[in-house]
Amino acid sequence: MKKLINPSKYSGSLKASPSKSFMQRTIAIALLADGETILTNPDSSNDSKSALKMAENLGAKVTRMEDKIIIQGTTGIKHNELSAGESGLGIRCFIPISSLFSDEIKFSGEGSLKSRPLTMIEAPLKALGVKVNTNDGYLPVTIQGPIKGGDIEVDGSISSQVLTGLLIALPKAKNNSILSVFDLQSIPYIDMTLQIIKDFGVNITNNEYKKFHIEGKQSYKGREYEIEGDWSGAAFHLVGGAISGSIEVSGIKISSTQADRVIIDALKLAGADVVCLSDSIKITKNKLEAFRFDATHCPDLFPPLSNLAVACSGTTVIKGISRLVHKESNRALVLKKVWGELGIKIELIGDEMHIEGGKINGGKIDSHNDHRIAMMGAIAALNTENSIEITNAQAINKSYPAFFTDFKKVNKKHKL
Ligand SMILES: O=C(O)C1=C[C@@H](OP(=O)(O)O)[C@@H](O)[C@H](O)C1
Ligand SMILES: C=C(OP(=O)(O)O)C(=O)O
Repeated sequence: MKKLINPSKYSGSLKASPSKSFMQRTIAIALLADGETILTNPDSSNDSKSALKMAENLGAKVTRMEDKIIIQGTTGIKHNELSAGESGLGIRCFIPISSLFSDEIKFSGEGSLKSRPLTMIEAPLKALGVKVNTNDGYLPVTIQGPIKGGDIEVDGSISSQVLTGLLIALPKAKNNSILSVFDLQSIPYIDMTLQIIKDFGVNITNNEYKKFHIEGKQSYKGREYEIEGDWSGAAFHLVGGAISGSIEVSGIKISSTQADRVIIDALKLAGADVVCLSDSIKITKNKLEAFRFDATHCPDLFPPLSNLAVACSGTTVIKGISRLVHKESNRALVLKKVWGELGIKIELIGDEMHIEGGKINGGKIDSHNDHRIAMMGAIAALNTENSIEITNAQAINKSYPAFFTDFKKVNKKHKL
């Protein structure tokens, strides 16, 4: 799919789309919970759809309605071949969860997920008594539980997602566990995991993200649960308001555990006019200056931060590019390439991205099948002389299928 986006201004208001990170975790917990879970404000992204399908195959009864999804916890596995679609969280979280069953289960995936590493799942699962076979650290993967619980080490240096899966699964294991975690990255994502686990009635003790004490044989209790609005998708619109016109986004919580809520800090550092109201955030364009920002623990913010940096005068420095290698694309290299094609200079120096602010004429951006690059392209077009054509724009369906519809709502001139 191609999208031609004309230069224009943001104005008006939007409700944030539901968070796929919240939705996938809640689906996994509802699968393991006693009784029924009712998810309101459900997310319909491809990643969340894949999580629902995996939960159904693992025995959850799923009833999809327009404004809610009802999930009845599993009473036994139905199908032992699962696909995580393109979702990194889906595969790295559902492998530990599926190892609670004693059946052999085979996992596959699609698109970029086939080339994203899964080496980090092998050591912890094997140490917990699970048989694991990978294709040299990649998909397809076969596992056979049951996971027993125990005291193990977990490497958090590439991704936090396996730890999320272990934290959700291990309270249901037979034995108690202690996870000693080293070099944990994307730390706020673990806060989100622990918050949702607690909201479903299970306790885990966290000692500074280095040791997690987990009692076995606990039960999650099904309940009604509202999926939070997504800071990661909203970040693009908030930056859109800061660089062109204004925007009000509702449905996102300032007190959220979501990593990407810190986009507000970056917007303030750059000089945008930011007003945080009780249930919405208002951003208005202002004079923008280059800023320094550490995105090590919120790596998904790099694409919208690059939009903001390009609109600033001076050179913005964003730290944490080592975290971008294993995303849907090698995002630091892709950002350098696509912005370079639009005449913007990016240098990758050590762990930092240096972005020179400047004017964009227009042109083409290929999403590289990465949803966040496609959304970045649309926001880039707000400030161009001529239009931008985005190719492979359908990539947005991975996290935010309504992105272009929402974009049009606050962008009156835009013709889709
Ligand atoms: O747990 C999650 O929901 C996620 C964790 C992060 O991944 P890493 O932990 O691999 O950095 C993030 O980049 C990803 O989009 C979603
Ligand atoms: C990297 C992402 O997700 P995941 O790792 O879950 O595929 C993302 O949404 O940008």
